[in-house]
Amino acid sequence: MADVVLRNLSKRFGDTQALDELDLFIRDGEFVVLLGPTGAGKTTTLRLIAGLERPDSGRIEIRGRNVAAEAPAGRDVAFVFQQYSLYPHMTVYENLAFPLKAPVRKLSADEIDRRVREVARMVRIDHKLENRSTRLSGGEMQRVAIGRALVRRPAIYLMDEPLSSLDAKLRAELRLELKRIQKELGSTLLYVTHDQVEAMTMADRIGIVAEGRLMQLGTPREIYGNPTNLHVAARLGQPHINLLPADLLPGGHPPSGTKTVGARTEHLDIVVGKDANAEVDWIEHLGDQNHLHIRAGNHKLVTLADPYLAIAPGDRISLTLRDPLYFDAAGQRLS
Ligand SMILES: Nc1ncnc2c1ncn2[C@@H]1O[C@H](COP(=O)(O)OP(=O)(O)OP(=O)(O)O)[C@@H](O)[C@H]1O
Repeated sequence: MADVVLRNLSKRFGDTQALDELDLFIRDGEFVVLLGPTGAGKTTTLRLIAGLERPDSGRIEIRGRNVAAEAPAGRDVAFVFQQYSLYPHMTVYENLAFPLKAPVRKLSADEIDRRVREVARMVRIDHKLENRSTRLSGGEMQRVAIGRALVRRPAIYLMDEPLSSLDAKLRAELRLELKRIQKELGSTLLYVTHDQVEAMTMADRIGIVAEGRLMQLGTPREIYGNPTNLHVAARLGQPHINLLPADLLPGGHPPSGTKTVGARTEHLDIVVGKDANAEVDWIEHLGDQNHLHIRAGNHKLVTLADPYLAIAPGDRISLTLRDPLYFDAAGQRLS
């Protein structure tokens, strides 16, 4: 495992500037998740590190050495794609063993067997080692794909939405397992996802990418609680952060220059029926919690509410801010 550093990395495809001087520092043993809208440059970042694309400029340092001009095989990375990409004619065992059989690795048959069985146990596929890979469910195939990367001990694992093709339950299970395995092995891992729950729960640090640049890199708590701009604030939080004009609701202390107030559920106090300044439009029942859709003046807000809160569509409520986030006209965060 190793530190991986990207410096001023740029890549253009025709008219599209996919990466624009992107900088990123992944520490040895760290799990970094890249989060960003579609087309932001996340997959391109992984492909450049893997050597599947060449950068136009910039450095890719693995263990302190610039590998930007090297062939993929020389880089010591393992890549897991969104779709399984297993060898269909091989069994699970053979798929897992394949990356270890390259002559340059010089591993004995016993060592290969030991590693395959160990990883198969980790990804919970050890009961299907003799099955053909086409005779597996989608979740099992993806476990094998992840296992096939894990049998090696590369400098860094690169994973591009490896869980996105799975159903919600399996995704939640594998999310936990992958995090556990990464901790156990002390692996360095760069992981791309659209799923903010995956990002929040698995990452040591989250990198928010937009328009080919890294906007902010920080722990999930920092990115959620202390976003540097509106774009970052809008990437995390369910329901989405409410973006409101500075003078819409009482209770805040907007610093001078405030254009927009960012209010998440924890920034909104609701009192039913007293000094009303807003109205409940409708309520989405999610089981363990409710989404309240609220109208205040000409603005719509969404916030979470306790399912036991006695409230109904049409109720008038008082809505007050509590320590929200403030942004200037350019979308930059004000303290
Ligand atoms: N081989 C290519 N040829 C042309 N354009 C490309 C190529 N690969 C990527 N792009 C463009 O570069 C930009 C960044 O793409 P990239 O796949 O890195 O985004 P992403 O953040 O991974 O998006 P998504 O979340 O949709 O996977 C996009 O505008 C994309 O259309």
